[in-house]
Amino acid sequence: MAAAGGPVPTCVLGIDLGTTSVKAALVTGTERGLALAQSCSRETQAYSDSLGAAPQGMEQDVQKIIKALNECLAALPQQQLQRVTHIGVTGQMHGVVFWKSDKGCKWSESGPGPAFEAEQVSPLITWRDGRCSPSFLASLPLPQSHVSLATGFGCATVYWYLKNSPDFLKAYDAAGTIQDYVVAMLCDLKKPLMSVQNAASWGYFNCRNKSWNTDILKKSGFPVHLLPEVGDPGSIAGRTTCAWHGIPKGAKVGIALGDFQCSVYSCLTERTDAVLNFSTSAQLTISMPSGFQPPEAPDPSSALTYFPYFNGDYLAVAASLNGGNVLATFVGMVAQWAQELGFQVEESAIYPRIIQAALAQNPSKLSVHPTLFGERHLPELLASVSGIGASELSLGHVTRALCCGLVENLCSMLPVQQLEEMGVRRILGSGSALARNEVLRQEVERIFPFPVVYGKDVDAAVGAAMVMFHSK
Ligand SMILES: Nc1ncnc2c1ncn2[C@@H]1O[C@H](COP(=O)(O)OP(=O)(O)O)[C@@H](O)[C@H]1O
Ligand SMILES: O=C(CO)[C@@H](O)[C@H](O)[C@H](O)[C@H](O)COP(=O)(O)O
Repeated sequence: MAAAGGPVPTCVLGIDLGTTSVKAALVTGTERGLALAQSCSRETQAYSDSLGAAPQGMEQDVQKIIKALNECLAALPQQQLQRVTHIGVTGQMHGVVFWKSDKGCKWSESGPGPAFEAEQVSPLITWRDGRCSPSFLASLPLPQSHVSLATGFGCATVYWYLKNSPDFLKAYDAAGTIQDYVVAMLCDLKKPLMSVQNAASWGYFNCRNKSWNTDILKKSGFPVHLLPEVGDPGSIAGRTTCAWHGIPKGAKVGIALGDFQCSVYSCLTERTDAVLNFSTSAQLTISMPSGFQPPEAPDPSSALTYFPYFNGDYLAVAASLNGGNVLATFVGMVAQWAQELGFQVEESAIYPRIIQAALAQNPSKLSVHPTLFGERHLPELLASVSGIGASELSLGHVTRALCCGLVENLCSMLPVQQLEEMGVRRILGSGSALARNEVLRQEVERIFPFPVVYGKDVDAAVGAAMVMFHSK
């Protein structure tokens, strides 16, 4: 990783507030470029009941996310945290958390120094939330955005509350993604700041003029006062207003970024690279030529979307709602069946066993179409299994077929032939679900006719840190 010219920060903390886990990475600037000095990840176990929107709701407890963040930082070496000059923050896009601007958190002395806990914040309504039905979305004003509106997008969720629980919104005067919330707490921002990357993921945002569809939103009674200010990715949001886990007061904090853009940034070096990220979700993405502008009106039936990257560039993204979350659901199902049969098996013990079992099986006729959660362009198409032969029903056969299906599903959204036509010559793999699953990696290498290079499992956090080394 080569640092840009000019005075560079010495040590940068990168944070990724993911859907399943929080990752933290300490990246140092050396004469040979940037190096990952330390990293840590902690599962958040944050899923919470969505009282108002069950069963389609998919909410997370912000207190638990911040607890996992604090545990990650407490596990990093103090002497390195004391050298941190910049903090890069990224996380799960699309979702929305609401808070009271002057009461969003409570600072207190913890072991190595002050830390904050979430206070007077709503749950995080995540990108996986399904409360906005197709008919509800169709009832909303037409956005002026190149990104099709979907359930789980921040603006769609706000409209849902406006219609179903307007008093809920009256309790808050600030909103953002979970990563915008953390930046606002660190810098004590009265008005949250949001990058173009995250604004595009909320809907009703025009990337060309970098502004919200304020007129359209106002006309329909949308609480536009909740919309954050928008800034360029890579810009500085502010400075820490106090020491934090040993990080000196005054550290520069970057505007919060999108997670898959940071995963891409951590490894993309050639325009002929495609990045395949498997985390809770999954994305297959390639960078578009400089100057590319997406079509103004999106095609909702298209599996491909264009997301803002850095410096006005765009990424073409096959963004699947089905990634590691499908494997996690399968593991949960196995644990549930075992329990119904009278056995208590920890899910953490099931992953290595199903992976080992699948490594002993070659691909078979068993075929799994894995879209348990539908896709944004095909919300009604759920999962299915076919080619079931009596001799191919072992845990290994099923796991191998599931991993194969996940990769083939992404390929159906951005086909190999299209990658070849766009000049792709290599696949860069990222995300914990890929890093921790050899069967998934084998299927990637079998299905893609390109060399595959793997990053680490804290790619987005590393990418967020790298951006700070290159920020002005
Ligand atoms: N012990 C494990 N072995 C292999 N894969 C795992 C294990 N635990 C979790 N996973 C996979 O990792 C995925 C989460 O990856 P992660 O990068 O933490 O997600 P995110 O960045 O979205 O928070 C889970 O959805 C699951 O499929
Ligand atoms: O849906 C898209 C893009 O539209 C995804 O890339 C989306 O950004 C990600 O699923 C969310 O940010 C969650 O990411 P992760 O927690 O799965 O890493």
